[in-house]
Parts: sequence; structure tokens; C-alpha cells
Amino acid sequence: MDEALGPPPEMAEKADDLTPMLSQYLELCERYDDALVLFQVGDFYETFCAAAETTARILEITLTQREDSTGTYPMAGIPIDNAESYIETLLDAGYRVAVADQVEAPEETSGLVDRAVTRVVTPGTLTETELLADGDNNFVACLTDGYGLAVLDVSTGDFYATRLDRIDAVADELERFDAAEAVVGPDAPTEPFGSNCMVTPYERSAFELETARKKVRSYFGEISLASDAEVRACGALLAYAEYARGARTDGETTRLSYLNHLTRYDPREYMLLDAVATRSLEIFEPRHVHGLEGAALSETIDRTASALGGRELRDRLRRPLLDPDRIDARLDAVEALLARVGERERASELLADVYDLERLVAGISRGRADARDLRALESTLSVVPDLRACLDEAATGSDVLTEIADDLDDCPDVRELIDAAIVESPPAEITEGGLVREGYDETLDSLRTTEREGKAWIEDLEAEERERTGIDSLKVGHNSVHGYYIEVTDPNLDAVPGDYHRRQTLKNAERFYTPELKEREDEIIRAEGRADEREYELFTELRSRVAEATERIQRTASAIARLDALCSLASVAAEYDYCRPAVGADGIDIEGGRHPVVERTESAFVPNPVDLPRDRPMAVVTGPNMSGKSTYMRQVALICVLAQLGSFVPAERAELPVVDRVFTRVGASDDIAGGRSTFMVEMTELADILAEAGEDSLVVLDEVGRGTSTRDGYAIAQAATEHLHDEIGAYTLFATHHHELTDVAERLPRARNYHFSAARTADGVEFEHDLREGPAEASYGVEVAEMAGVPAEVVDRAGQLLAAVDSPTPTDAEATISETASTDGGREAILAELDSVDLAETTPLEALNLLSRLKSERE
Ligand SMILES: Nc1ncnc2c1ncn2[C@@H]1O[C@H](COP(=O)(O)OP(=O)(O)OP(=O)(O)O)[C@@H](O)[C@H]1O
Repeated sequence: MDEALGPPPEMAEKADDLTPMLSQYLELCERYDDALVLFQVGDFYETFCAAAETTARILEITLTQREDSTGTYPMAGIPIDNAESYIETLLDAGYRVAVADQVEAPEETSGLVDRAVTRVVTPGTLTETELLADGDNNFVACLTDGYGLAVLDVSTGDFYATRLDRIDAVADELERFDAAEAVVGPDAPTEPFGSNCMVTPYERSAFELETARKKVRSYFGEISLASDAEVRACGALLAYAEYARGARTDGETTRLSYLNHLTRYDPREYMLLDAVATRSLEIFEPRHVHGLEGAALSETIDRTASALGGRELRDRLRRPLLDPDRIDARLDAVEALLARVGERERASELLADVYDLERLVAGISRGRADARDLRALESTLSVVPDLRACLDEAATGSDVLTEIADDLDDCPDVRELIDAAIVESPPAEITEGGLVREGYDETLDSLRTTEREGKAWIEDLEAEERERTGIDSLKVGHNSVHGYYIEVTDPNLDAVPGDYHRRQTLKNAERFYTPELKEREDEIIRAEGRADEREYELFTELRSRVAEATERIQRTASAIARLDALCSLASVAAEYDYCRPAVGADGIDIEGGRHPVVERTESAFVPNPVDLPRDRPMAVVTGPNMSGKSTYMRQVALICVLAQLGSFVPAERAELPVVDRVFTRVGASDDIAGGRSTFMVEMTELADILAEAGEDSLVVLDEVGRGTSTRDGYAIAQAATEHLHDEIGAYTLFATHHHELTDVAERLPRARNYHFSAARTADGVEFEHDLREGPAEASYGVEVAEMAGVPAEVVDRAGQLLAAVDSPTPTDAEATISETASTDGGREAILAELDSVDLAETTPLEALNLLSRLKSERE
């Protein structure tokens, strides 16, 4: 147990004697015992005891002390004004943070200021925009036994639910959503969570079926969820999200009223890209190779102008479709936008002015938005009519675009409300006035008039008093401590009238007030204070009215997101000359295919074809190191992913099947943390593929059996190839350095050999990167070693050894055999006999007997 969490024992043992403030702290620590409690004291959030020591260390802040009658306690505090960055560091260090704010103003109470936890910040429930990545979701997942899975982005309201029957599938889904946190019930398994997912055990009662059902119903009415496991996951997740919102003091519930859409899905509706494939195809994260970082697919195809569009595109990448009609509908939209260059460019320009509507509206609904947020909402909505106009031009022929145009609602009533109430550039603070337009509210206007008139009266005062007193140097001024004053320099003090009261003495002057000035001043202060309060009142009222339009704004946000994602796909297709794929074909048939990421960095990228018809779905790819095998195989997988998410693809022509799942076994990645060797990882991945691939899957194997002896490696590679060929029939690309495997491919009727060529040149070896039929002839491993900087003497020695293997100088014994063989013709006989042996049908004992017989015949 982390000592920084829970009630500090040194306070707990003196609980009855603590000062009221510290006993309030103790109580909150008891209630929020899985979080670090940040406790507001004036302008700071303080922590005490072990929590103070921990925060001081993590945040590199000073550890001080607080004394009270019961003792001295370590204390560390952070300024409230920039608390968010400190909170982020605490989250990164693996903590949840409960923020306890003063919920009543100190001047309104004679005793202890009341404090309450107003939010619990956890990695999965962040809503603070400064802590969130713009173009990406931040998900919290919830898992029950029987594998009900719910996934929610609290900052946007995106909410999904599904049920899975295998724990592996749970891990795949969690990886798909890249959940930052997983809330688990008492019986849920704990193994599927990756290392960057915080696991949060949560109250058993929230997972009880009836409680959960009630909670789900309170948000979504009679929604049909396929299983009790899902109901429990959704209900518990909603309860947890409410808990993270903290307590409310205004009597409202902690409901997240902007959550009004739950998407129930079946993972089988989408192409499955498991964790291994997502990583090895570098869909979202580039891999670091020798410290060099390339680009990920997501970045390469992202030309979205708004955060909404960025998230939508990533979501599509996460879940490529399986339904050819839906894929085609998206492709129609991309095609329509591609054809309408002017409208598309105009739309992208407009989209660049769009704020993050989803997060804005979620903030408004949670009561956390300020006046600037409302203005941002208004300005975003004001773009919508122009966007719709662009679409009206471009939408012809695309149902998807027509639907988007229909969903784009600029909510004129909401815009009017905001525009009428809020000034154009309001301040960030909502309690200090200056937000509300003149003419919006009579009470406010009259308070402002009083304030203005009072100030005008004071402005005139200086001239009036100079005239009345005859003191030309008399000044009227204001300071924050003493308020308004009349200042008279020492030489003129004789001329000061009797109604002047001394306020302050300076070095060479005295400051005075008059009863009238005091009265005016009080009036101004009263009017100012009441005006600020009135503004706050008007603002929160307006915010609640805007919140009533949440669903309409969310629909518009979703339409904008879809439009932005489609515009991005069209722009990339135009810029990089992608073609529209035909999806739903019987086999993979690509002409001039390219790797979408590598082609951007490789100026002379060589396009290559793919020909894997349904009845010959296997290709064994050989070729020297560095010739382009891995790039080629990944490019095939990426083209399939792109096509199924509804994107054009980097090729001259592409006919593609609907691939249900992409499997990869690529490269050697150690899993030292997981305690598995390179070979073990490799074999686990191979086992998954062989167990789960079907004939509609695409399997990319980049060398199998590399992590063990050549003999074992080859045996495994051959057996796997045969199994994939005979039993599974998946679209398979198998790159290998085991040249013997090309013989196997030759023998298998539904497989074909391909190779990448290279040419020896004076400087070493030149890779041509073009794919040809048939097996490769040479490896050029030694040349590549030389290019990589292996020392010359090692390269030379390797060259000699290679030459010896290629044209062996016979040893004495071999020379004798070969002589005998050539004289008596026995060599041919032995070779003929060897050729006739079917190794697959030969037991080790038979092989040994054969060898012994042949040997004795030679002697
Ligand atoms: N079609 C292509 N056109 C131009 N350059 C390419 C092409 N394919 C690959 N390359 C370049 O060649 C380099 C090597 O490619 P890749 O890693 O695919 O080779 P490989 O055959 O898989 O090598 P190894 O067997 O050593 O794993 C890449 O870094 C890439 O920049």
C-alpha cells in the first residue's frame, strides 16, 4: 500500500483533537483513499504527511510544515493557478488525484470554510483540455467477468459497449481503443491490460446487475444491450465517471448529461487489427529503429484541419469496415470530394476555424465552460452554413455527404442566445464581470449605470474641488487598499476645507475623503459587486440553456468530424496520386502498389504489383537483405487497411477482397519485461496466427524461426507454410531467407515464389526493389554487412568462407568418393536412390538404415 494514499496515520490517531481544517483533510483522505487529495487552502492546493513527501519529491516542490495544537505535519503545496501541469505530472507518476476545493467563500462563513472534492482526475477520465491530445481520444474502459466491455471518452462523450467471449479478444479491443485506464469489477480478469493502462478496482455494488441496469436506463432509456455483462460494464463505468466528477454542492446530480449516445458494436463488424499487427504495421506509432523514428500511417494520411476530424480519422483507422457497401459509400464520398477541388479546399479552410465542438459541449454540459468557450461555440457554429454550402455543391452522387449535409445544424437559436448575451472577447474569469453585453439584462444595465455615473462623478470631482478649495495641485486618485482619496500636498494643507477627513499620510502630502466621496465609493463598490454576481448568474443561466442543445450540437460535431476526415482522405489521394480500390473482389490484385509511408521518404520508390487470387493466395518472397521484402509485405497489408477504412490507396489499380483480420509476425522484438525470449515471442505470435487465421485473413510473415537454430527454424517455417496452405488458405505473404522454402512453394499448388532482385556492382550491391516471379538466387548478406560498416577483415573472411561453401574444394575423403563414383558410376546410383526417397514418409530409423546401407555400399 502506498503511504501517500489514504488517511495519514499520524493524523488519524489524533483525529478527535485535530483543528477543524485538518480533520476535514483527514476525512477527505478517508473517503478518497485511492487518490492523492489536493486540499485547497487559499491560493494553494496542499498535501500533508506522507502525501506531502511524495508530492514534494515528484513535483520537485518545497516540503514545509504545518503546526497545530496536536503536532507538526509535513506539508507541500502547489499554486492553484497552474495546478493542471502539476496534476499531469502526478498522473504520469501513476496517481489518481482528488481535488478538494473550497466550496464557499471565506468571507461568507464565520467558521471553517467548507471543502469538497470537485473532481477526481484519473488518466482515463481527464477532461481538462490542456491535459488532452487534440486529435486523439482518451478512453477509460470497464471490464466485467463474462467479458462485458464498455469504453468511454469522458471529454467527448464517445461511448461504446461490446461483449467478448475470449480474453485475447478483450486484449485486442483494449489495444484498439488504447484505453488509458480500465475500471474493473471484483471478478474481472486483470491480465489483458497493457503497461500503460492504469487498472482501477471499483466498488462491487456498481457492478451489480440491477444497479447497473438502472444507471444505464437513467442515461439511455430502454436501450438494448446484448448481454448482462455489457449492462454491468456500462452501468459501472457510468457510476465511475460520475464519481470522477466529484461532489456537487448546488444540489444538482453529478449526471453527465451530455452522454446520450451509446454505440453497441460487435467486433466482428470491423477488420480486426490486433495489438501485434497495429504495432508492426506502425498504424498509430512509428517504431524506433536504431534510434531513428519514421512516421506512422495515421500521421501520413492525416490532413484533417480540426481536432474533431483528427479523432474521427483515427477511429476509422482503428476500425476498418467489413461491409463492402459501407466501404463503397465512403469511397463515393472521397471520390466526390476529390473531383470538387475548389469546394474541398474551401471546406478545409473553414474546418481550420472549427473549435473542438465535442469537448466544448461536454464542458458546457458539465458546467465547466467559461464565456470564451461559449464564444468559441458560437464562432464554430457560424461556420456551419458555409460548410453546408460547400457540401451542397460537392455532395452529388454521395449518400454519405448528403447525410453529413443534413446533419449540419448551425443551431441559429443557440448562436443568437450567445451572441446577444456575451461580449465579443470576454475574459477567462467568469466571476469578475465583463462578460455580458449591454442591453441584455435590465438589472445589470442599471447596476452598470450606477457604477458608471459614480465613476463619472468622481472624475469630475478633481476639477470641482480645485475650484472650491483654490488648490491647483489637488488630485483625486484611487488605490486598492484605501480606495478613492483627495490628495493635497503639505504646503496647501491650510486650504483644506472642514469636511475633509484624513485617510492616509504620505511623505509630502496628505490624503483625504469627504462623506460624499465615501458614499459614492460605497455605491460604486456595491454596484460593481452586484453587477459581477448578476453577470455570473446570467452566464450560468445561459450556459444551462445552451446545454439543452447538447444533442443537436453533438450531431453537428459528428458531421463536421466525418466531413473533415473525408476531406483529409481526398486531399491525400489527390496529392499522392492514390486510386480508388474495388473492394469485395475475389483475391488481391494490385498494380503499381506503393508503401504509403516509405514512398514519402524514398524519392525513387519502386511500385510493385500483387497477384494473389483466391485460388492461389500464398506468396513466398525471397531476396537479399535490404531488397524491400518487409516494405512490400507491409504495403500490401496497409493498402488493405486503407481501402477498408474507406480511403483511396497508393497504387495504380487495386482490386481487393474484404479482409477480416490482418495478422503479422514481423521482426524480432524482445519482450524482456514480459519475461519472454525473442524466440518465445515469435512462436507465441505464430501460434495465434495458426489458431485464428481464416481464409479471409491476411497473414504477413516476415521470417519465421529466426530465433532458433537454422535447422529447427527451417523445419518450423516449412511446417507453418504447409499448414497455412493446406488447412487455412489465408492470403499469405511469407518473406524468408530459408531458400529451401522456395522449393516447398514450388511444390504447393496454391503458392508461388517471388523475389526481389539486386545487382552486384563495383561498390557492392545495388537493390532494384522490384518484385519478380521465381525464387531469389543470392543473398548478398556479406555485401550488406560491408555496407553496414562491419570491419573489412571480417567481411573478407566471410567472403572467403562463402566462396568455399559455394565451390567446395573436396576433402581427401570426398575426393576419393567422387573418384570412385565417377569411375564406377555408383555416384549416379546413390543420387538416384536419394532422389527417390520421400522424406515426409521416412522415419528417422529408416533414414539411418538407408544412410548406413549407402555408406557400406560405397566401401
Ligand atoms: N519499393 C521500394 N522502392 C524504393 N526503396 C525501397 C523499396 N522497398 C524498400 N525500399 C528501401 O529499402 C530499405 C530496405 O527495405 P526492407 O527493410 O523492406 O528490406 P528487406 O528485404 O525486408 O530486408 P531484410 O531482409 O534485411 O529484413 C528500406 O529502408 C526502404 O527505404
